[in-house]
Amino acid sequence: MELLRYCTNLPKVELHAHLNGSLSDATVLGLLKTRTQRDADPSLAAAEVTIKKGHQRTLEECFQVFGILHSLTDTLEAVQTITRDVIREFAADNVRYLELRTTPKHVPDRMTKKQYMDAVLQATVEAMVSHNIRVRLLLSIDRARGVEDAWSTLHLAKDYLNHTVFGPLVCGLDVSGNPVCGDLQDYLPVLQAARSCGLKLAVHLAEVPSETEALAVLNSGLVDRIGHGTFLHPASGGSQALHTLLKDQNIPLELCMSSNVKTGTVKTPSEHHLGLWRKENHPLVICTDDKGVFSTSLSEEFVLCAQVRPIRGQTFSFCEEDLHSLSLSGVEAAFLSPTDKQTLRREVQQELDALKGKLASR
Ligand SMILES: CNc1ncnc2c1ncn2[C@@H]1O[C@H](COP(=O)(O)O)[C@@H](O)[C@H]1O
Ligand SMILES: [Zn+2]
Repeated sequence: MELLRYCTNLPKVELHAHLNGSLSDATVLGLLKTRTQRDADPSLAAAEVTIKKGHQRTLEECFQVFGILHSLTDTLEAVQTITRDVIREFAADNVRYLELRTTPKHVPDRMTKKQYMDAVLQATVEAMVSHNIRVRLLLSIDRARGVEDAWSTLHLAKDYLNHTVFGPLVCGLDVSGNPVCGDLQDYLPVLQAARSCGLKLAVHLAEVPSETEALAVLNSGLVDRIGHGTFLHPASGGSQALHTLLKDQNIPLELCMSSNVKTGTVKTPSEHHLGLWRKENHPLVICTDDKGVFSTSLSEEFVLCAQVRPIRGQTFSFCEEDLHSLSLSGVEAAFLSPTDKQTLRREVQQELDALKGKLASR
């Protein structure tokens, strides 16, 4: 069986996907159409938001693209549409469990942060009824927006915990945003408060070199999962101290190969830190980050990782069993209760068993 088809058929778990970065071309075109009817703004019609295969766009340029996408999703109707579309697309890629993250937005005269999140959550409930997928939400703190904004996002997340319908869907907080803006150390009190009320924490860390900040965050002992962690391993620009802290706490890494290679923080797939951590059997999960902006899918990320040519003693070369364990490591790192995790593990394992042996003719 051809590798992409095999990876598409695998039941998968996606733990690192930003809602507005995950919009497909079809969704963006639909939004542009609505917007052109409303505003007749030709500059938006020319906006190219995806980075096709082989192309690059610096992180800085990516953040300009997020600005364009946000200007297209500034109504509650658009927010519901994108949530439904993104969940449907992940389900079509055989993602069985999705943790979607998004930054609650206040748009003057249009929506409050609560209305934005209500729209995302309502659309999520509806999409789960229509598709074979479980979804949980992380509220994102944008490190470029300051600590006040982060506190208000935490309060919003806390309020949801008592909500009968939406409460069970909100599982934690994400910290993301332009990594050269702000200092994560300033956000530690917010993260401490989040942990005390039972919210899980996924933090973008060392997406660019940032030793002091990464040391402080890892020393806090607050982080449940790390996004990217590109400059943590001593062989990829990190340090022994960072390595020790990560290993001691056994914190799973959310790895997003296309995102890192296309933004140039990692030069080539062969040099990706995935190989270094895999060699040490460190828990890791393959993720898309922004499947729309980086024109990828979780299945394509699996293929990319499986096809990497190893260098510097790194361990890539995935066999069928390795691909299965990638799906299962997603289950283990999920922010689910032990009972829900057990159910998901059983379901994913059953599907994997049914697929066994089919890669033989690859
Ligand atoms: C490429 N690497 C990245 N590094 C850091 N933050 C990123 C990111 N990719 C996306 N985001 C964060 O997610 C937001 C878009 O989705 P939402 O509006 O929240 O749904 C971006 O504005 C940024 O804050
Ligand atoms: Zn991310």
